[in-house]
Amino acid sequence: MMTDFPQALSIAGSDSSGGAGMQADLKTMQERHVYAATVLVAITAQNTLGVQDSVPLPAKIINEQFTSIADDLAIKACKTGMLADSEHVSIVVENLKKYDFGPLIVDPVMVAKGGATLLTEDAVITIKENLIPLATVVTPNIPEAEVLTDLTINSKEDMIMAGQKIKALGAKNVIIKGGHQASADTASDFVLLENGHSFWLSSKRIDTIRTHGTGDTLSACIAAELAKGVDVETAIITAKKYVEATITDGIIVGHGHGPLNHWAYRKVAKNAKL
Ligand SMILES: Nc1ncnc2c1ncn2[C@@H]1O[C@H](COP(=O)(O)OP(=O)(O)O)[C@@H](O)[C@H]1O
Ligand SMILES: Cc1ncc(COP(=O)(O)OP(=O)(O)O)c(N)n1
Repeated sequence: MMTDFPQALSIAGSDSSGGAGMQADLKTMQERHVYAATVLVAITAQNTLGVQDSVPLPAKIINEQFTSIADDLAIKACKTGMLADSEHVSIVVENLKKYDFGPLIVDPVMVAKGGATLLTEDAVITIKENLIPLATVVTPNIPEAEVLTDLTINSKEDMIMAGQKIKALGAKNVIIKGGHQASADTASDFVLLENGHSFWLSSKRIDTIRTHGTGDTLSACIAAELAKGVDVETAIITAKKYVEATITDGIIVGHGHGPLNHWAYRKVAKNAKL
């Protein structure tokens, strides 16, 4: 029997260790029963200990990937991850204006968990002025939200202010992810929706360094849910539960910031009969 699957697109960099980047997106979308296509923007030589090297791809092959996908697939939602530099952000922006890939989730990836830079400084302005205004949802972590807003974020009030500033850049919906608030007992994300409604999504903070790829996983799950036609609020709530399960039911891979258990949610869903 042939099955008609919803299709989503990841526009991102490759993480050779398979924990973050495009590989996390592919695993997440597959687990959410969404067919995943990819536009590869950059390649990193990376493991759980750090990023050893990285190289952005030539414009020609990036443009060709977009055209190949647009000519054949029926993408219903897409997300961006590592975009490397200002030139590559612009290439992606031009293609997103040219083709309709449905709702766009922008994960403004800047620095990997190990501290390596994945976006040049000059690209921040291009993201703010040209990419964020196209976004259905923007998902910065706290350090990324600080760079995007020029605010220092030390409290929940600061997260709320940052969310409002990023929405003012033209994003429809914003999530300020709270994973980097290491001193808190909970991992609390601030969500600000298009209609002005806002709320906190909190889960127990798991004491682990095996959180490589949490941000990619959250944004990929939102994109997958939107590709199925789920509304934005429900997609965000599902994504938070999905990420929580991947950290809670962890796996041991590598010697540093280890990756997530992308299939952990199967157990949660089975127990809750979801
Ligand atoms: N130690 C943790 N325990 C539970 N949830 C976490 C933990 N670290 C991050 N999260 C959750 O994972 C998601 C990604 O968060 P964050 O780490 O802030 O982003 P990024 O991976 O982009 O740096 C958020 O929903 C956050 O609340
Ligand atoms: C190729 C690539 N893209 C993105 C990241 C960062 O992903 P993120 O989900 O923010 O995960 P952390 O590594 O910060 O947990 C990456 N490392 N590599």
